[in-house]
Amino acid sequence: MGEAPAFIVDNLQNGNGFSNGFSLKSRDCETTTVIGDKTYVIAGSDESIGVKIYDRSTGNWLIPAVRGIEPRPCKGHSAVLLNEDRILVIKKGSSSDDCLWFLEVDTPYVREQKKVVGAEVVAWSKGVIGNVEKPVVITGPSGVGKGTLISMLMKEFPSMFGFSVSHTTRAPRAMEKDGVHYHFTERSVMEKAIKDGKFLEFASVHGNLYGTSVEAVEAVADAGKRCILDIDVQGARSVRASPLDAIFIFICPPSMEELEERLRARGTETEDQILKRLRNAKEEIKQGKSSGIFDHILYNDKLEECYENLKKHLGLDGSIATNHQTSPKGIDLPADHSVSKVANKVIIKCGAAEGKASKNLMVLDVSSLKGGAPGRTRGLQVYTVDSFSDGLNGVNKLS
Ligand SMILES: Nc1ncnc2c1ncn2[C@@H]1O[C@H](COP(=O)(O)OP(=O)(O)OP(=O)(O)O)[C@@H](O)[C@H]1O
Ligand SMILES: Nc1nc2c(ncn2[C@@H]2O[C@H](COP(=O)(O)O)[C@@H](O)[C@H]2O)c(=O)[nH]1
Repeated sequence: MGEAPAFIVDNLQNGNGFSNGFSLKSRDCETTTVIGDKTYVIAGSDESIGVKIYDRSTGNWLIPAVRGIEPRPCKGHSAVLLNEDRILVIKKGSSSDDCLWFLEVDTPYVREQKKVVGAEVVAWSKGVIGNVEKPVVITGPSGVGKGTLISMLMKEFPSMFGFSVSHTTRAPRAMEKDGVHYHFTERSVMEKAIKDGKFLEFASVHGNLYGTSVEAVEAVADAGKRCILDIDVQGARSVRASPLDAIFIFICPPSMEELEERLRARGTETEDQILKRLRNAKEEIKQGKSSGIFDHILYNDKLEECYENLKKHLGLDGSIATNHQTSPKGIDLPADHSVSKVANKVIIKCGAAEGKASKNLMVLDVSSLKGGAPGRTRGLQVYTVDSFSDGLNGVNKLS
């Protein structure tokens, strides 16, 4: 990390607008982080946060495409480089669950997006303190009972699980509500959003487009819940290749005859659609069993038995010590703080500007980061150290 050369700051102060954010004329704060030949300038105003890159090797300014959901504006920020591939951004005076963000500049996801876009890309990912349970991906052929099993889980554990509401171009069924079962979307709108990098995964399934938006997964994480995704095999493959770090479960029918009976009894598809879904089911089951994507394969013959098995694999039957969901905790970070980094620890001194002898210290351990863009960065550990002047007194672990 380092300061931007004076001419960079001059250039910015001359009111160079950011096409990905805002005009710098109204900025409150900017930080510069040097990585190799590039200087990342993150500038915040009371309207937005923008990113601009100065490339010393060419002498050019670059305006990157921005992936992920951007942080809300704040009253200034601090920036610390981590592992050469991401910048930790600490927002000043922000709410406790919204003060830690990562600007990814060279992670595998960003590198892949650079290839897609053919230009410079950066990606935002919000930091979540503590160990939130892994998301759960549930896959299986149409009519096998995925939705039924997920409803049972959500009913028994309403505060533990949150459903990732997918987008689809298919028409709603009679009882389906927009925004609850799916976000029902025009194909052109969805295709544009996919192009803009708003989707974690998407696939063409039974003739329609389906996809999981980054926002859908983040909304569940923000509610402090464990995310459940009901997606097809292609989607599961994409999520497996993403940083989401989920548990993958494939549900098999006891037989093709039983699958057909369930699909017909549900009565939600036309004859043509039923036949199409049954044809696709054979290939999906083959891939589910052989692709190596799935951690567990469950047979949904007797519903109650399958449900008990599912709970067992999610550590919900009391046999595994992960059955208590802990909501991610936040920290109350005052506007007035300074930041430094020692190895895998980021040291945040609160009350630094007041020149008091006695200050509070927060230590942010970033050694076990998981996930990242597109989505949340999990595994942040925070310790507070109360009232120190010469040495460290009481140490409290927050997560
Ligand atoms: N074990 C079971 N035995 C008998 N019927 C079942 C069983 N599990 C689910 N069903 C029934 O099968 C039908 C299909 O189930 P469900 O809608 O949950 O499937 P799905 O896998 O979510 O399908 P889709 O992928 O098309 O959304 C429903 O009518 C449901 O009540
Ligand atoms: N790849 C994705 N597949 C999805 C998503 N949402 C649902 N699905 C799968 O589509 C089929 C059909 O669903 P239906 O509601 O029309 O019966 C089913 O296998 C779902 O799992 C998604 O976001 N991405």
